[in-house]
Amino acid sequence: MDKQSRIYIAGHRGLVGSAIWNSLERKGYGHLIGRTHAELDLMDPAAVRDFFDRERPEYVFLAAAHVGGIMANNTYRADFIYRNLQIQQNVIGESYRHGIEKLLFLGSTCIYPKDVPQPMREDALLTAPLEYTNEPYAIAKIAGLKICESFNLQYGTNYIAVMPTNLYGPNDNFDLERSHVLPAMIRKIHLAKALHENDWETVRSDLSARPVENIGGTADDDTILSLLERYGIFPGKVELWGTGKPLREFLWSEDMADACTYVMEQIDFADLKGSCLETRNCHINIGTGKEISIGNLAELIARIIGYRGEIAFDDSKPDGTMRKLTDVSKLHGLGWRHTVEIDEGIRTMYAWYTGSTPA
Ligand SMILES: NC(=O)C1=CN([C@@H]2O[C@H](COP(=O)(O)OP(=O)(O)OC[C@H]3O[C@@H](n4cnc5c(N)ncnc54)[C@H](OP(=O)(O)O)[C@@H]3O)[C@@H](O)[C@H]2O)C=CC1
Ligand SMILES: C[C@H]1O[C@H](OP(=O)(O)OP(=O)(O)OC[C@H]2O[C@@H](n3cnc4c(=O)[nH]c(N)nc43)[C@H](O)[C@@H]2O)[C@@H](O)[C@@H](O)C1=O
Repeated sequence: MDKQSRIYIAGHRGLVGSAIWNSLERKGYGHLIGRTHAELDLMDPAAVRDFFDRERPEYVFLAAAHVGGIMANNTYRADFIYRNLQIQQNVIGESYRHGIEKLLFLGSTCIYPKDVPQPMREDALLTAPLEYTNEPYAIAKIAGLKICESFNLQYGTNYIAVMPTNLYGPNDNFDLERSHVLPAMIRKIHLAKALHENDWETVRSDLSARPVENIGGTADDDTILSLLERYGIFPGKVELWGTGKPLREFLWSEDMADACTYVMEQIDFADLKGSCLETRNCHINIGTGKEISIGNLAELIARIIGYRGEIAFDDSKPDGTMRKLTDVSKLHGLGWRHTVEIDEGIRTMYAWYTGSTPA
């Protein structure tokens, strides 16, 4: 990529897309292209074709997707497979039709089987059944990485598929039901603490910024209390999902963006082709190689927020996969490593969430 290349970041307002945009801007790339969901629905093939015809991007970061945590994946199963297949199909198809220079596709480490040797190596793909809570989403992501690999092998394109671990950072989704665990825990613990301290100003300002079930900060106390109770948030008690025993790995979104720009700038499919043909896997894992239990994550977040109330787990909610640790040796071999550790990331994220630092 040179500094005047036309670079399209699909999903540039999302968690990862916004971090990629900022990272490219900081590096001096001057011709970034973004469209919000309202401006361009990537599900619409004619609109995507028209957009590519007009903007003629040379490089594409495909960070737009239908995304959510365990409950969203498990509940809205049709949306997760159908929308993701359609978005990928449209964006990768038009990228090919326009002969773009290079594309980066973002998958997820949920592509690996549920019971796979840990840490999960790239060649563990398709060796056993998937975790059922996110199977539809994982199948769409597997299709995405195989579309990239297949176009590269048949048509000589330069499409790289990266598989990130669980991500978190500014512009994350803090929905109490549909989000991923880390932003969900930050918000739930923040609210349980505020309720415990009778700090209604904090509770109301949280709901004004992010209404829940259309209930904002102007609702009366009883309405707010019964609303939050439905999500396991009580004065001085928070009820989280599952057993607290699953292990997860978390990567700061700005590290993820840095890895994406690194791969786009430094790695070509030609560099991966040899090992790819040998192992039949061309994608690259992106993670830290470090894990923490959900129970310990809750305690860490509580410590950072200064919450001293009760933390309980509701085992009627799904745990999902019990362990999902990324083997990052391929990534390290390519010359990239993460820089932000989990405690620093949570501190920065909480400061961002409460508005004490700018995004
Ligand atoms: N967050 C995580 O922990 C992980 C994410 N990933 C992957 O990383 C990528 C980025 O995820 P993340 O940044 O977290 O997700 P976000 O939900 O934060 O961002 C996704 C973006 O895509 C946009 N989008 C969704 N559907 C459409 C559509 N039909 N047309 C146009 N835009 C659309 C969204 O807009 P809007 O919100 O307006 O719909 C949003 O801006 C995804 O491929 C995801 O699967 C992989 C592993 C972990
Ligand atoms: C990125 C990744 O994200 C998803 O997989 P996941 O890692 O299972 O998702 P998660 O972040 O929602 O949960 C992680 C763990 O945390 C527990 N947990 C506790 N309390 C809350 C809670 O309050 N909210 C949520 N969401 N989880 C909670 C929860 O029960 C689970 O054990 C898929 O989209 C998958 O496809 C994917 O790619």
